[in-house]
Amino acid sequence: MSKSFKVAVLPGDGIGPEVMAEALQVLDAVEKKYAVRFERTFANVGGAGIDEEGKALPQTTVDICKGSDAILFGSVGGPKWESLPPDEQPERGALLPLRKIFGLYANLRPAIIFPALTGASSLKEEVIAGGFNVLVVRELTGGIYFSQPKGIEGQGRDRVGIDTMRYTVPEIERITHVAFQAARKRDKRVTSIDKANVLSSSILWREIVEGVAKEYPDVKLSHMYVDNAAMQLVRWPKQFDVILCENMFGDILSDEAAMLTGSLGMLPSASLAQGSFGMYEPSGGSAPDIAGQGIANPIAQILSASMMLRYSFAMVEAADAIDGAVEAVLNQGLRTGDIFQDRPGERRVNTKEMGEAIVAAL
Ligand SMILES: NC(=O)C1=CN([C@@H]2O[C@H](COP(=O)(O)OP(=O)(O)OC[C@H]3O[C@@H](n4cnc5c(N)ncnc54)[C@H](O)[C@@H]3O)[C@@H](O)[C@H]2O)C=CC1
Ligand SMILES: CC(C)CC(=O)C(=O)O
Ligand SMILES: [Mg+2]
Repeated sequence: MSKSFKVAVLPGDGIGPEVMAEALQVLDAVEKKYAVRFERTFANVGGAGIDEEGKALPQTTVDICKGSDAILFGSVGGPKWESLPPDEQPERGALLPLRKIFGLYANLRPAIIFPALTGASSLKEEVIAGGFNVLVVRELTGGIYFSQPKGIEGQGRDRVGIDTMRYTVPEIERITHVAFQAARKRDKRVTSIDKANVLSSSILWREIVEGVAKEYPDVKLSHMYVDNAAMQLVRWPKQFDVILCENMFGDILSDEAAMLTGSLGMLPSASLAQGSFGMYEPSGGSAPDIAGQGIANPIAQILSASMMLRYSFAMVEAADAIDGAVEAVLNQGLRTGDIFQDRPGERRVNTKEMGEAIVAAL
């Protein structure tokens, strides 16, 4: 009998539905190649939730996710919904609550440079020669995006905007374990990012990370302030193996790491809870500047689906096959606009053509 997994499909806004369509074609191909079925239930989220059901995160969507083995998420947000009260907007009203409700505290963002794309990286070729492979492990349910107090208080010019950066010992411990366990399967190096020269939450972060590190004597730990890390990432990214950071630092550094690989459209992510449940989404957003044109890069969404197979469904062979198909298509010279350099052998393609080529390679 073939295996079956329930997947909640939340395409969202902007380029979300466009790139999701291609990831779903890839899942179709995986079903044909392997004895597996992905039972997909579509649900509204973000601006689509507001437009269709009056809420960024409708209860029906939460229930569909609760009844699933994993969530495949596109992206949310855009100018259309920016004038709504902050807590009703797609990002604060849907994405952050989803992460909290499902306890998705560990966000893995692998920034890998494909050999065919060294020319598309924002770094000089000599800096990335031989490629690099960095894993950003970002804490996803704590820190300044979630802690209270938060909000805008007062009236007129007396208003104060408040955000709080707060981390508890267990929150730091569990994400540190994720980083060290990941490092054990890689080059056994963790760089913990903080701002311990200024922030109290970072002083605690550094102390707790040091304590957890003692359980992993085979992994080398170093610390780096976030401002220096932002610089070192573009200066010499190969010095990093696993980068461990709190929520906001990881948000910023992972976008930076994405650009080293060629484009934000290349960077997938897995947001994991305890156990096998996870939400899988591109690291980038809804890209309103190119939405509706059919030109977005679907690779981040397709590689996110691959991470879903790897982390939630233990389908390592199928995940490797998807990653291999992406690499093969890049080696053939196919490029969406964001990674197109007009070099010999490159062919500019749209979202659909890129998705079809990856399916064919699979
Ligand atoms: N997980 C999510 O749903 C996220 C949502 N957002 C939201 O998305 C909206 C737009 O935010 P921005 O700051 O513009 O960030 P963005 O990540 O949407 O776009 C930044 C730049 O990267 C490009 N880009 C992103 N993904 C691409 C892809 N697959 N192919 C080709 N190019 C791609 C865009 O065209 C744009 O030039 C906002 O409402 C923001 O809050 C932002 C980040 C994450
Ligand atoms: C709403 C934001 C925190 C989304 C984002 O930028 C991200 O998760 O990378
Ligand atoms: Mg981000």
